[in-house]
Amino acid sequence: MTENLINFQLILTTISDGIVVVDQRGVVLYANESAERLFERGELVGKDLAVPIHSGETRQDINLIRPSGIGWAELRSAPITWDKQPAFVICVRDITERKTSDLGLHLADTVFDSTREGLMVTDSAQRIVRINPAFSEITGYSAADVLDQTPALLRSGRHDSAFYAAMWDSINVSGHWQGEVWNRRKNSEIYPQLISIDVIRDHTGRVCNYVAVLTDLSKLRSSQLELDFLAHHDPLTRLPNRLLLLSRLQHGIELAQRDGTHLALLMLDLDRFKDINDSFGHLVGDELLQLVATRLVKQVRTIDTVGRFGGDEFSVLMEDVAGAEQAARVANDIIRVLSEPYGLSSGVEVRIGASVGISIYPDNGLTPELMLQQADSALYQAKIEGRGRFAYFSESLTQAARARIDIEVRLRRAITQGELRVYYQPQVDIPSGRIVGAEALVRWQCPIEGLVPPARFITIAEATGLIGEIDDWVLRETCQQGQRWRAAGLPTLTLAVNLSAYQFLQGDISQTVAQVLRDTGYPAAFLELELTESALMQREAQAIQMLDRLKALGVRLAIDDFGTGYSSLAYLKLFPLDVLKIDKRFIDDIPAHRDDMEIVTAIIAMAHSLRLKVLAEGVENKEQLAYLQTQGCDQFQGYLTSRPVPAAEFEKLFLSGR
Ligand SMILES: Nc1nc2c(ncn2[C@@H]2O[C@@H]3COP(=O)(O)O[C@H]4[C@@H](O)[C@H](n5cnc6c(=O)[nH]c(N)nc65)O[C@@H]4COP(=O)(O)O[C@H]3[C@H]2O)c(=O)[nH]1
Repeated sequence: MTENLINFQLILTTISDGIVVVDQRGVVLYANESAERLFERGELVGKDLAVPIHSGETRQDINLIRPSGIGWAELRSAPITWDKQPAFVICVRDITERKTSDLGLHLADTVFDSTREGLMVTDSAQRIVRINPAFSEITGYSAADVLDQTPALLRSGRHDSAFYAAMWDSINVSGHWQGEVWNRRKNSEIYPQLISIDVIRDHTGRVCNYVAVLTDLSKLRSSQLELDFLAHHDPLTRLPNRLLLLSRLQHGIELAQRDGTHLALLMLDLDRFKDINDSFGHLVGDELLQLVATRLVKQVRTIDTVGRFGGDEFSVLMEDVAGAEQAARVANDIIRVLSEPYGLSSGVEVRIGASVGISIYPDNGLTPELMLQQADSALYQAKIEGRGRFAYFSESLTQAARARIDIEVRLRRAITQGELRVYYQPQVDIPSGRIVGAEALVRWQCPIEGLVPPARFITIAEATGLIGEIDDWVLRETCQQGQRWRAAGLPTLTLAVNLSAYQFLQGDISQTVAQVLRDTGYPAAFLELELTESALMQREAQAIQMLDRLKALGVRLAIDDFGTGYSSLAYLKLFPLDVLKIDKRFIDDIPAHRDDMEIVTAIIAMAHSLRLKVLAEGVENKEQLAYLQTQGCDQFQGYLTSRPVPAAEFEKLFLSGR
């Protein structure tokens, strides 16, 4: 072997590239050691490596499928002559490492650009060398704006130099810092962000870069603030909720205790809100609640807290009040402004009322819970007294509340155990002086208390829904009694029965009436149903429909207690009524008060013009009757003739009066 040949062989065995000679079919004729290491297939000579061979000189990258894993190789091949035969020499270079790091870099680039956190890389002198799109989105700065600048560009001025000094101390000592920083966007907006800074060192430990990851906290903060807000406020009106009001109440009590001042808690409930909500829908209801909230806030001082407890329940906490009277004045003003008409966006105008319950610290309650409870009881009392008014809490109110619950329990029993009675009060035709009918009035024959008048239990029955059963029973009992009288030979009397607003507006009362008339056989024309103004006013459209249905049965319809509500005579034209009953209040003052007398005269005249019969209630003396007679009033009812009496007594009265 020549020296050159020996040298070549040495070169072939020592170089790190693999050298392979293949024949034209690709079968290996020669392979050096590096090639065998690279392919990991042992002795290569005689094997087909399945590498692509081209006739010219080529260079290409191929995958190496090897037992240790997939790698990459760069192939360069050239045609040669081997043992006088055409062959190819292939130089195989392992480029797995380079390829992998190329891929890694590509991946890193993609991650860098697509991450939602802002990324900023500076060199060791803190000049910005690279940012990602999220950085621009957060800060408003483009790459051109910030390259070669220092991050001081982002400073808001909210942190002092000690803050930055501590930050750099941490970076220099531990290579890392993380914290919240207020920065300034390009549009000058200052915003909070979470910044995490890391130092990148080369293999000698020298700092070559700083990398900062920026997270914008402003959105997170605002949603956190919103969550926090919603935990303490009513979402619809944005007023404080029960939780916040109780905590302000607690705080207010502490201050009042310290300063020796008074505190008032007002609980409010909207009258007729439910009707409006039911008839116009929830959207209108919601709008109305918002309008109520606005009026309330306007009405009170800035130091007072208006809250909404849900539904149509609002509250007002008044701190440092002069005393119970000031609270009452505010309550009165609130009732007044809330009763003014509301113009809704749909063009509809609605009216509601409000009732208010008041509890005063320290006169009534000493703790928030107690004050709340007492204001609630007072509110209940206000509603019982006729709505649209306020009531204080007091010990007597508490007693009344307890008695109320007691009555409710006993009343339920009374209905099932047959303790109810119907009393009849004669209705007299004024021109002839004859009894022509009777009003049926319920009584409760209580085994403990004796005869209980309806004033003691009707409102409770209404509040609990028991009134439905009571009214049904009174109706049936009255018609049965009417039939008994007819059977006994008495002329058919007009029997008037009260229908509560509750019963009138719940379900279909006309079906019940029709059923009772069928069952008892009492002629419809002699049954008169009395409704109060407020029942008719509550849901006008529904009321008219219901009255039409009742009218179709042939019964008579009367409006009771006329003059106590808001309705005008013109309003009455809407309803198919037969009788108007003038409230006792107007009769009481005859002949003392000219005003009331004139009202009575006007009511009679106008009712007649609407072709309604007029009945005066609560006539107690002859003067009253004489006046009514001169005014052409048709009928009366009152102690002058008789108090309400049991059926047997009424019968005697009737027979004696004939
Ligand atoms: N001071 C005085 N009072 C007179 C005179 N004449 C009649 N009264 C009273 O005035 C009330 C008239 O009945 P109302 O206005 O329908 O007022 C009724 C009515 O609204 C309600 N009520 C009575 N029975 C029923 C019933 O069966 N169902 C319903 N829903 N309510 C009823 O309870 C209210 C009170 O009933 P009562 O206590 O029976 O009271 C009766 C009657 O006893 C008088 O000359 N002087």
